[in-house]
Amino acid sequence: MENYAYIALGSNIGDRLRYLHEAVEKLATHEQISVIDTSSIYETDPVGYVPQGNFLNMVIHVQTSLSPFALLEATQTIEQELGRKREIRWGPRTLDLDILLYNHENIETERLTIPHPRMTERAFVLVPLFELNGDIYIPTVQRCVASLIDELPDKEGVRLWKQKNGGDVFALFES
Ligand SMILES: Nc1ncnc2c1ncn2[C@@H]1O[C@H](COP(=O)(O)OP(=O)(O)OP(=O)(O)O)[C@@H](O)[C@H]1O
Ligand SMILES: Nc1nc2c(c(=O)[nH]1)N=C(CO)CN2
Repeated sequence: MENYAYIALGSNIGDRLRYLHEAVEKLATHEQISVIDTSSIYETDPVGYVPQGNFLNMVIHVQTSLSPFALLEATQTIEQELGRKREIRWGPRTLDLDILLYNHENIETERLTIPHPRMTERAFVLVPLFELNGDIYIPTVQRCVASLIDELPDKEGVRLWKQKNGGDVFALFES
């Protein structure tokens, strides 16, 4: 598994923690994906389409032998399996999986853009990503995560919900 990717997870409908947990479990049990780190879980004010419930958000770091497009297929399959319906753009969803970064690649196609085009302005992505590694460099804006986060106006909309304790990926989801 020679490739590294960061994936953002979000949920704001139903049992939000369970959706995140099941998504991480499905990724971790995929033959060609290994979950190597997870951020804490954050409760975040909705951004974009506002009359909707708060999200739980987190970011995970994975190693994979899948190509970027095959990884997108895998994440979309998991979204479907966990009941995702696309109705309103930026609206409520049981589970959203966004591929933030894949190695240091720049990909711009209709189906897939990497780095994720909106990640650099989203506190709900950058705060958990910073927890994993503030030195990550985003080639499209030529900035690292730590410096992007300094200038974010809406960090107070992102609050620690469940702190990561230790290295066990699944300890986060134990009540
Ligand atoms: N890096 C990426 N990660 C996930 N999906 C992507 C990415 N780049 C492009 N896409 C495309 O975006 C399409 C719409 O995704 P989705 O419905 O999850 O958007 P959204 O979550 O409402 O908005 P946003 O993309 O702003 O998070 C997907 O069908 C996918 O093909
Ligand atoms: N707080 C928060 N707001 C959002 C989120 C999200 O994951 N968290 N996802 C969106 C669509 O991708 C739109 N708005």
